[in-house]
Order: sequence, then C-alpha cells, then structure tokens
Amino acid sequence: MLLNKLIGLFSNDLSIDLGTANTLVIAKGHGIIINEPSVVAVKMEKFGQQRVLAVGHEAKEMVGKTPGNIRAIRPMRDGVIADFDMTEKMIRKFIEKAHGRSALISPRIIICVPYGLTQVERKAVRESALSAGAREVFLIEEPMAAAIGAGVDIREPQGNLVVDIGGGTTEIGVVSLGGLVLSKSIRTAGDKIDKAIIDYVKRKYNLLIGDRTAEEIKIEIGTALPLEKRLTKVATGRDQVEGMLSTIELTSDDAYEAMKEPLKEIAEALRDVLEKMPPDLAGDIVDHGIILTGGGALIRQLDKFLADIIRIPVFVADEPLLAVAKGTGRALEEIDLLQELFENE
Ligand SMILES: Nc1ncnc2c1ncn2[C@@H]1O[C@H](COP(=O)(O)OP(=O)(O)OP(=O)(O)O)[C@@H](O)[C@H]1O
Repeated sequence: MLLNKLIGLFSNDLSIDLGTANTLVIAKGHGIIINEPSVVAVKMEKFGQQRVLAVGHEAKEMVGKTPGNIRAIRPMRDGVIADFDMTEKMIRKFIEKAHGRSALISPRIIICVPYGLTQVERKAVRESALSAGAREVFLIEEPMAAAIGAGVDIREPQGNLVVDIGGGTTEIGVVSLGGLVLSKSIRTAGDKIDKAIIDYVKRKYNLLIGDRTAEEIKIEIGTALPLEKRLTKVATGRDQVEGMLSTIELTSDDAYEAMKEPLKEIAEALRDVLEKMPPDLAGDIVDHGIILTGGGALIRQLDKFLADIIRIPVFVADEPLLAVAKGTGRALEEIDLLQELFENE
C-alpha cells in the first residue's frame, strides 16, 4: 500500500471515459485534459493497410467529407466495439496524447466501459491500454461511474437509480453499497434518436439529411414534449424526388414527432427496471428520485416526460455530459480505496 502510494506520486495516473460518442481523459490532480469525439480518421494504403491520420475533433471534422481513400471511423457503435483494431488505436492515441513522455513511471489507468461489453471486448480494451504503456488497468462500468459523477455516495446502503443516455446506449443502473444491484442497457440513445430524425425528415419532406445535420436538429430544437414557444432550424439535404440540394425549415414540433418513438423505448426500459426493483430499495428511489446523466439528459423536457410516465421525480445531473468522466475521475482520486469495485484480472 505504502509503496503503491509512493509510486503514485511519480506517475500520472489517468482515467478514461471511453464513450461511443465522446472520449474524455482525466489526469489525477489535473481534471479533464482531453474531451474529444470517439472518431478515428484512417487512410487506406496499399495491400489493405490502414494508417491512422487523426483522432478526436480533427477526425470528426472529416466525417462525411472525406475523399475516397480516407475514412472516418467511429470504432465504438451502439455501445459495443464495432472495430477492435481501431478502438485499440484510438485508445493508444488518446493515452499518448494525455501521457506524453513526461512521467517517470507508467500510469495506472481506470477505463470506464459500457455495461454491455463482452469479456472479449473488455480484454481488448485492457490490452490496448497496457500496450499503450499502462502499468495497471482497471475497468469500471458506466452506470457506476455515472452514479459517482452525479454525486451519489455509492458505498451508502441506499438505492440510487441513474439513467445514463449516451450516444450508443442508455444504461440504467441501481447502485447500492458499492455494487450494481440491478441494471439494464439498451441500444436506444443519441445515435438512434438521430436516425429517427433522418427517417422522419425523409418520410415527411422527401429530404435526405446527414448524421451531423440530424444531431444538430436534435440539439438545437429537439424536445421530448411539445414546447410552448416553438423553436425552428433550417436544414439542408438532398431532395429525394429531384435529386437536388434543398433547404427546409423544421420546427420543434417536427423534432418532437421524430424523437417520440426512441424516447418511448427509453421510458419503457426504465419502467422495466422499476418493476424489477427489490422492494427495500424501491422506497429509496421514490424518496430520492431518478438522476439523468449523459448527453441525452440535455434533451428538452425529458425529465418531465419521464416523470409523467413513471410518476417518480426525475432530475438532470449537473453537467450531465461530464458525469461519467467526473465519476471515473473521482474513482481515480480514491483508487486505493475503491480498488475492490474495479475489475482487474
Ligand atoms: N444538448 C444536447 N441535447 C441532446 N442531445 C445531446 C446534447 N448534447 C449532446 N447530446 C448527445 O449526447 C450523446 C453523447 O453523450 P455522451 O457523451 O454522454 O455519450 P457517450 O458516453 O460517448 O456514449 P455511450 O454512453 O453510449 O458510450 C450524443 O448522441 C449527442 O448527440
């Protein structure tokens, strides 16, 4: 223990929130040092080789705009690792960026992974961090990190229900006494909402819009309930009938219609978890309410929409996009105390 502490003084321990949409890296004592999209841009070379050109912001800028031999890849999709090789390369690049060559001793790294990852995927994540120079790697699951980040004392004998709506997955977790008592992960989250917007605009206006435009519509005018003061946004796409570029004005009523189905799926998953709740913890949840984290928590009126359905108060965490990263960061500060919570074979 003492030796560990001594070593800790000389190494830059890191924690990584490996999200399907965004990756955040926290350095012990320095807070968030990287907050970038989980995107890798690769160049196709001879003999099918792929060379990584950029990761993060720089790579996301290339999405949908890349020439034939450059591809922008989101290696983690729907809360699973869609491309092992690229996920490894992305983790390596982010660690190199964060760690540099400054520290005397290689870091311990806590990585927060989606709850639904298989053992094989977990192993791949762990090994990429080890091969990028980690001394030791610990994995923590998203609902647990989200709860810590939302300010929950996970070691208390009291149930807390956290709903983390990210890019690829919505993870619902009931946390008590340092463990996940109950959890559910569904692949309905930000990406699927974007897709529902694309489908709606295609169906109603015969206009084909891209992923980025759909995400902007969701963020700028998206809502879970009709708004009193309507919002509008101009969107450009390709007219499906004439094949020409065309522009339309969408309203928040359009966004509400488009997003209705996926949001209903999230509410149903939540209801499912509540139905399975051990009775002793149910009282805690009714008393304390439900906490929303993740980027999806920022959808207008989502707290009210969910509270109306489940009849329990729903709260949005402070800075919901940062909750998981803050949770992994806090775990990093207390790494010696919380080690038993982490997976470290
Ligand atoms: N203001 C906003 N309103 C609605 N959605 C938003 C807003 N800001 C970000 N998002 C969405 O939140 C999602 C990203 O959230 P977050 O960073 O929590 O996910 P992640 O942790 O990378 O993904 P996952 O939890 O699936 O691994 C994206 O789909 C993004 O479009």
